[in-house]
Amino acid sequence: MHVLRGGIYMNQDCITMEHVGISFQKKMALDDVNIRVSEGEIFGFLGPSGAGKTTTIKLLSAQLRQDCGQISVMGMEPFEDVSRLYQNIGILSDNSGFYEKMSVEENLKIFSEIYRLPKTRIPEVLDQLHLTEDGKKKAEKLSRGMKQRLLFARAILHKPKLLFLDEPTANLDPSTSEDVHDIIKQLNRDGTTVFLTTHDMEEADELCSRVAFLNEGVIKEVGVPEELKIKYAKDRVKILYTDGTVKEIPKDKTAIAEELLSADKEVVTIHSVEPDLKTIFLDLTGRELA
Ligand SMILES: Nc1ncnc2c1ncn2[C@@H]1O[C@H](COP(=O)(O)OP(=O)(O)OP(=O)(O)O)[C@@H](O)[C@H]1O
Repeated sequence: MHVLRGGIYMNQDCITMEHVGISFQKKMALDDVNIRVSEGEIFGFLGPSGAGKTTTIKLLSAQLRQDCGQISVMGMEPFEDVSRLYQNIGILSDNSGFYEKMSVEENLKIFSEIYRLPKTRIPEVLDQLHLTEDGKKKAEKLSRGMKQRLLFARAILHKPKLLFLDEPTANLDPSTSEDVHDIIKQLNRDGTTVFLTTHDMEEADELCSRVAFLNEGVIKEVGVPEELKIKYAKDRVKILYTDGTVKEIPKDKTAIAEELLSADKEVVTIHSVEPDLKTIFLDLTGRELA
C-alpha cells in the first residue's frame, strides 16, 4: 500500500515516533524525537556513543517506556500487544547472546520451539546465512564473523517484518563487515524493513535509504544520504585535469572560467564538492562520530 507524501510515493509507515522523550536520573537521554520509517526501508540511526541509539531501540521494542510522546510500530504501540510485536520484530544487539556449549543448530532449535516454527525453517536459515556446514559446531568454537551470523540467524528465524540491528558490525573486521552488509541487503531485498544503528558513516552511506543524525538525544537531521550531501554541499567545485591534478576553487562562473583559461591542460571532470556524511555530522554537531 502506498501513500503520497510531498509528491513522492512512499510505503506505509512501519515506525513513527512523535515528540518522544525519556530521561534517566533527570538527564534527558532522548528529547523530542520525531521520525518516520517506511516499510521496506533500511533506516540508519546514526550517532556517537551515548547519543541514545540503544535507548531508541529499547523503546521501539517494548523494553522501555517513554516519558512522553507517541510511538507506533507496525500500527500499534509497542506495549499494546507485546507477543504480537515479538512475532513481527527481530533484534540483534550487543546483549543478544546464545548458549556457548550448544551447537549452532541446538541454539536455533530453542528459538524455533518458542516460535513454534516448522522443522524446515532451521536448515533454510542456516543456508541463507551460509552456516549449513557449521550447524553441528559448538557456538564457543565459532569465529567472530560466524557468531554474528548465528545472531542474525536467531534474529530472523521467525521471519520478522522489521529487524532492529544495534551496531551490527561493531568490532568486526572489514571483510566480515562486508558479509554482514550483504546479509542486510539480501534481507531487505526479501522485504524486511531494517532499523540500523551505527556510528559508521560509510556503512550508513552504503546501506541506508534514509538516515537520522542523533546527538545527545536530539535529532539534528533526517534525510536521504545523497540529498543530504547535496544540501550541505560546499560552494566549491573540484576540477580534475588529464595529468591527474585536482584543483578546488569557488563555485563561481568567473572563477571557473579564469581557471580553465589559465590552466593550459585538458579537463576530465568538474564536480561540486560534496561532503560525506561524517563531515555533515561534524558540521551539524561539532562532534566526530567514531
Ligand atoms: N538504564 C539506564 N540508566 C541510566 N542511564 C542510562 C540507562 N540507559 C541509558 N542511559 C544513558 O542514556 C544515554 C543514551 O544511552 P544509549 O545506550 O541509548 O546510547 P547509545 O547511542 O546506544 O550509545 P552506544 O553507542 O555507546 O551504545 C547515555 O547517557 C546513557 O548513559
